[in-house]
Amino acid sequence: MKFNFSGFKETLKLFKFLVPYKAQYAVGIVMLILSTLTTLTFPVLVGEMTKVLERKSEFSLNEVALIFACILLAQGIFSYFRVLYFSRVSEKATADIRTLLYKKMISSPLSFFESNRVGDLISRLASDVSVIQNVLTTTVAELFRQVATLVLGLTYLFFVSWKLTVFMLATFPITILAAMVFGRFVRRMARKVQAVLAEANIIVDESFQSIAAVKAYTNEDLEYSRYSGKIGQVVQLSIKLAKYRGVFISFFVVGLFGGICLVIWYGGNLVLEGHLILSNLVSFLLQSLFIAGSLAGLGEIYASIQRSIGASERIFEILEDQDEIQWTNSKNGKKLEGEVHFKDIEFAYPSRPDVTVLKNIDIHIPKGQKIALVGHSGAGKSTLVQLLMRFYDLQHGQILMDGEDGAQMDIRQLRSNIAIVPQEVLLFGGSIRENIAYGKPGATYDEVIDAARRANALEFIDRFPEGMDTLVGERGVKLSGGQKQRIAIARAILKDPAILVLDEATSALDSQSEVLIQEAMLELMKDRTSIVIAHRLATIQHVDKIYVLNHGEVVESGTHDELLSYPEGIYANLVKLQFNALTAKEI
Ligand SMILES: Nc1ncnc2c1ncn2[C@@H]1O[C@H](COP(=O)(O)OP(=O)(O)OP(=O)(O)O)[C@@H](O)[C@H]1O
Repeated sequence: MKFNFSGFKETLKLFKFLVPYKAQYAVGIVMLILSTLTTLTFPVLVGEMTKVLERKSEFSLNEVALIFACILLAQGIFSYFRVLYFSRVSEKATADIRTLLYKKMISSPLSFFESNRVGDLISRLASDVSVIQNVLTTTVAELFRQVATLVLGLTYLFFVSWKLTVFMLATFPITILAAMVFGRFVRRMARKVQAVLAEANIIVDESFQSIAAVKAYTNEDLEYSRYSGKIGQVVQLSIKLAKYRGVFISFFVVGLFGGICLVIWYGGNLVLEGHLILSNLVSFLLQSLFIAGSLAGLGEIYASIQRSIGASERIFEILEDQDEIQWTNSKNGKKLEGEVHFKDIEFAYPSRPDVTVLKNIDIHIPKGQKIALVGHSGAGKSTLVQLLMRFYDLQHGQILMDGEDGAQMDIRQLRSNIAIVPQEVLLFGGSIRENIAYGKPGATYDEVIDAARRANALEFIDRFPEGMDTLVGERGVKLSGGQKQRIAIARAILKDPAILVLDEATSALDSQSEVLIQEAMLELMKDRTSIVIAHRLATIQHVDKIYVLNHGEVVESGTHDELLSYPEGIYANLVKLQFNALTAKEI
């Protein structure tokens, strides 16, 4: 594995998140130093105890035991505060990173969500941040502890017996380094097993998600054999892994204990020849075990830093991306009158820059007028609305609102003046009341009720036993398409915007809810500049002007009657088609 230095620099940048908590971090470091030093005295004390047994010490056994107890107590206290302070710092710093990352993500432009998969973003917030949480405190602390143990411990060993130290260094580190390399190989294999298991889980996920299709095609056997095939692979790989793991563990045990035996053998010889006293041999052995432990620990730290490099690169990639919203700006700025002018617009989506989706668009909507956009699927109707909301930047032209260029406006102020009632209404998990109040956070109960009444939604809300507090969304009651749309209308009424966009549902509703929705929409459109994306032409006969889009261009415009007067026109044809379809259905 090659060490990635530029990535490591990214990881170092993480430490700026520790700055607000530097005092607590410093306390943690001091506690760490103290607890490391006390640990290092253990072998010395055990040696001293042996000396007492050899009757070569100036202390009594009880005195040494008392010092031991005091040191143990101190060690306990230092460790407690070390864990406490480091955890406080790391929890707070990771919470800061997480919230900052979420804030950054949610205020990113829409195009950001098109180029990043939601699952990937969630995993950055959840697992990548957890990976670096370790590095922020534990890894740094451990690195310090292991290096200190290694340096101080070895110095002590040289001091006790340089001959035995050289002998020891020729045995232990080799075993440990070999174990580290082998360990990495085993871990890599274990990851492979995990990956195959994940593939098996994807099969379960996909087949359960589209269970209706599986059943309709009676493909249960096919799915079963796909799943059992993958599970078979998992078993095979796991058994192979177990063999390597077995070899690894026996090698490690034999190597480690073999090393200890060799050191005892050589040390014993030195004692017999009078070059070393027994108590020093005991301290030596214990200290060597600590050193072996810290060598192994360094391997872990290296792996953890490697992991964190990838994670911090993925996090900074987002943190350092461009912001859409300046958070300092107030949300509810100036209220617009509602005049809109799409002026000489040309546009291609950033993900497909060579496909011009809109061109030569010039649409002027005086304040309070209602217009409809008509055209076949893919003509560019929704794109025009997305540009109005400034979800994307224009390549050419301007959208003027009350004569002011939308691109120069504060984006939150601009959006606070527009409401959209989308085709497919998605409700948030929560009560109906919360869902309506989403249009105006902080709205009073009476305001919500009033909006629901004006949206013709109260009649069905009141029929639920819990009324406004009925839970909707994934775990709540399922509302029909028409009911959801009326909630969205109530939400828009509450927002009370100057400009309104209605994206009509493509699927026809039953005639009763159709009437209720039409009424609600008319109520909503009253005194507002409205843009209706029309799919069913019957509903737009009374708008002030209809624009027919074809391949991104306005090809016809006028009132319903004016457009019908061109028998060869696209609009007239569309009306004819829909009329035929309707009559065909009736026949
Ligand atoms: N996010 C996007 N990235 C790239 N291309 C897109 C994106 N959204 C839409 N398009 C393309 O832009 C063109 C216009 O799409 P748009 O959604 O505006 O059409 P529409 O008239 O609203 O269609 P419909 O009536 O089916 O909703 C289509 O060719 C579509 O493939």
